[in-house]
Amino acid sequence: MSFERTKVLVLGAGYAGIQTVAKIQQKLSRHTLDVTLINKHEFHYESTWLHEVAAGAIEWHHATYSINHIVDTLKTNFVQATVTAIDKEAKKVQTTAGEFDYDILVVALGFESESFGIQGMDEHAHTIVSPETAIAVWEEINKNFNRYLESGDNNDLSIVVGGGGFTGFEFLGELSNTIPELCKELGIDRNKVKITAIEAMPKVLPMFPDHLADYAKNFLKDNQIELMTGTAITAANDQGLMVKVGEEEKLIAGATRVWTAGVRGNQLMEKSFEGVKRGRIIVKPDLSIEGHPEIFVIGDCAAAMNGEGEGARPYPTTAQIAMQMGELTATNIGHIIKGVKTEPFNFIDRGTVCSLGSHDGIGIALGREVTGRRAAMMKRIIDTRAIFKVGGPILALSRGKLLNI
Ligand SMILES: Cc1cc2nc3c(=O)[nH]c(=O)nc-3n(C[C@H](O)[C@H](O)[C@H](O)COP(=O)(O)OP(=O)(O)OC[C@H]3O[C@@H](n4cnc5c(N)ncnc54)[C@H](O)[C@@H]3O)c2cc1C
Repeated sequence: MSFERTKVLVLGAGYAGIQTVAKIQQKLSRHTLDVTLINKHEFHYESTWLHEVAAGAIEWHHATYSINHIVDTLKTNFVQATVTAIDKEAKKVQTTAGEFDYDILVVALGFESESFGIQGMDEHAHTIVSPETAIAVWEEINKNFNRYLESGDNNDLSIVVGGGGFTGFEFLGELSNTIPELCKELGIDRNKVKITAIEAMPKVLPMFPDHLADYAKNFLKDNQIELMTGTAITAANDQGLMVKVGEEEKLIAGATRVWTAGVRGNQLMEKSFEGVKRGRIIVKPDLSIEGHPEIFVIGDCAAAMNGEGEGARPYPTTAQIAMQMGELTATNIGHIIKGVKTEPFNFIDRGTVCSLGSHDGIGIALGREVTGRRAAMMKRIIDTRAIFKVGGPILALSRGKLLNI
C-alpha cells in the first residue's frame, strides 16, 4: 500500500478554481491529497462585479478577497504566480514561481477579451475583464471629463460602448448612477454627456424574453443612453467607433471607448492543448479532456456540451456554471482517489439576473421573472451567495452585498 499523497494542481482562483479548492477542503482528507492552488493575484476577484468597478460604482478592492481567507494551510498550498506553460505529456506546469508537477490537474484560467479582428479595437478600446482593465475604464472617464473642464469640447464627454449584451447592459446601468454623480461633482451639465451603446444584432439580451429585454432598453432611454441595434462596428480609432449604416461608414464619437461584446478562454489553452477554439476545449461529460482523465478543464476555458448528438451545444460561459463545474470537479477528484467512476456534469439553472444600476434590473430567478428593485435585490443575494458558498457566513457578511439591501 502506498502512502504517497495524490498531487492536485489547480490553476486559477476565479469562480471555478476557488470553488474546486473550497469543496476539496470541505470534503476530502489531507492525508490523501496534496493540493496546490496557483493564481496570478494574491486575491480572488468577483469577475461578475467588474462592471461596477469600471463605472466607478465600487472601489476595485470591494470586489476582491484575499485567497488566504479561503485556503486551509493544512490542506492547500497557495502560490501567487502566473502560469506560463502546461506540458500535459510530462505532467508539468511552468510558472513565474518555478515548475510544478501533478497527478491531477485542474485548469481554471478563465476568460480574456475577444475583439474578433475588428480593426483598431485592441489598441483603441478599453475592456472589462480584470480588476486592472476595469480600473482603467473609470480612470479614462475621469481623465476625459476633467479635460473637458479645460477644453470645453463636448466630445470629451462622449462614451461609446461596443456591445449590447449582458456585460454592456450591466455597465451602462452602473453609468446611469455614476455619471450624474460625477457631473455634479465636477459641475458639468449631464445633458452634455453622450453615452452610446452599439449592438450588431437586432435583438439585445437574447437570454431573456422580449418584454424583459424591452424593459432594459427603456431603462437606457430613460437614462439618456442611446442604443443602436442591428449596427455592425467596423473599426475603432482614437475618436470613437466606426459603424456601418446602410452603405455608409459613420463615426460614433467616444473619447472613452469600451468593448464589451466578446470574450474567449485563456490564450494558454491554444498553446497547451489540441482542438482548442477561442480558448475553449470540448470536455468530456465528467469535465476531463479526451485522452487525459487526469486533466479537468472547467469554467470559461471549457466547452461542456449540454447533451449528445447533433443538437448538442456548449453551455454558455457564466459564473454560475463555473462554480457548479468546480463543485463537481472536487467530487470527481474524490472518486478518482477512491477508484470510483466519475460523475457527469449536470447544470442546474437557478436563473439569471442582469442588474441595471444599483436599484433596477431584470431577470429570471428560480423560475420567476423579476424586474426593478426586486431584481436588484435578487442580484445582491446571488452575488453574496457566491461568496458564501466559498467562504462561509463571515466572508459573506464582510464582502457580500446583503448589508446594502
Ligand atoms: C462585467 C461582467 C459581468 C458578468 N456578470 C455575470 C453574471 O451576472 N452572471 C454570470 O453567471 N456570469 C457573469 N459574467 C461571466 C463570469 O464572470 C465568467 O463566466 C466567470 O468569471 C468564469 O469563471 P472562471 O473561474 O472560469 O474564470 P475567472 O473568474 O476569469 O477566473 C480565472 C482566474 O485565473 C487567473 N488567471 C488567468 N490567467 C492566469 C495565469 N496565466 N496564471 C495564473 N492565474 C491566471 C485570473 O486572475 C482569475 O483569478 C460576467 C462577466 C463580466 C466580465
